[in-house]
Amino acid sequence: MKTVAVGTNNEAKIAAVRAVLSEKEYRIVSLEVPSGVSAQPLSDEETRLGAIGRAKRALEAAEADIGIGLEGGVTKIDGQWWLCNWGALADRNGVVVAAAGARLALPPDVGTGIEAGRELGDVMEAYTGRRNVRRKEGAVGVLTNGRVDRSAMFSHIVELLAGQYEWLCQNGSFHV
Ligand SMILES: O=P(O)(O)OP(=O)(O)OP(=O)(O)OC[C@H]1O[C@@H](n2cnc3c(O)ncnc32)[C@H](O)[C@@H]1O
Repeated sequence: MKTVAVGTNNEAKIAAVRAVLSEKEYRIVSLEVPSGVSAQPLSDEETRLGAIGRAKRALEAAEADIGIGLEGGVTKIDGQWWLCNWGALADRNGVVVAAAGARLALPPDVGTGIEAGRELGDVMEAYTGRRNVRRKEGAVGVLTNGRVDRSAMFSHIVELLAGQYEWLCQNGSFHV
């Protein structure tokens, strides 16, 4: 049985991996690892790098067969802040795949908090009056009126990673 290490202790991210990868096939462990980027990634590029950093560090730290990193960030498009989400999967042969998930426009008040240097999780707590948004529904859950929570959003990314990885294992690999 292969061991999959998820580089976080955030329940919403761990639940996303558990929803996609069967525990009959994989032993899933989680551990907090540094992303190697800032606590609040401020671009798609930085968020993607954070996901890759977490995947590689989780792989190494847990001596796993596969490492998965999931990273939330924000990115500015045409002067407006958007939520962005990335994931990466790394294996012991040096294969790395990455995928992006949902992007959503953030309300102007939330963008103002980001501009002031605050982390999105803290801004969302103040904005909603709810606690632990980052570990529960996420900004995506709040802004989609509960239709797509953070775990469901990340599970789509994990499906993209697992599917790409399977395809590459069958058809030859390339690196991101
Ligand atoms: O425990 P880890 O895995 O670090 O999870 P995190 O939610 O704290 O950290 P991320 O690196 O995924 O996100 C970077 C920052 O952006 C915030 N963030 C990202 N996506 C979010 C979302 O959908 N809802 C609330 N906060 C979010 C998060 O709280 C962090 O402050």
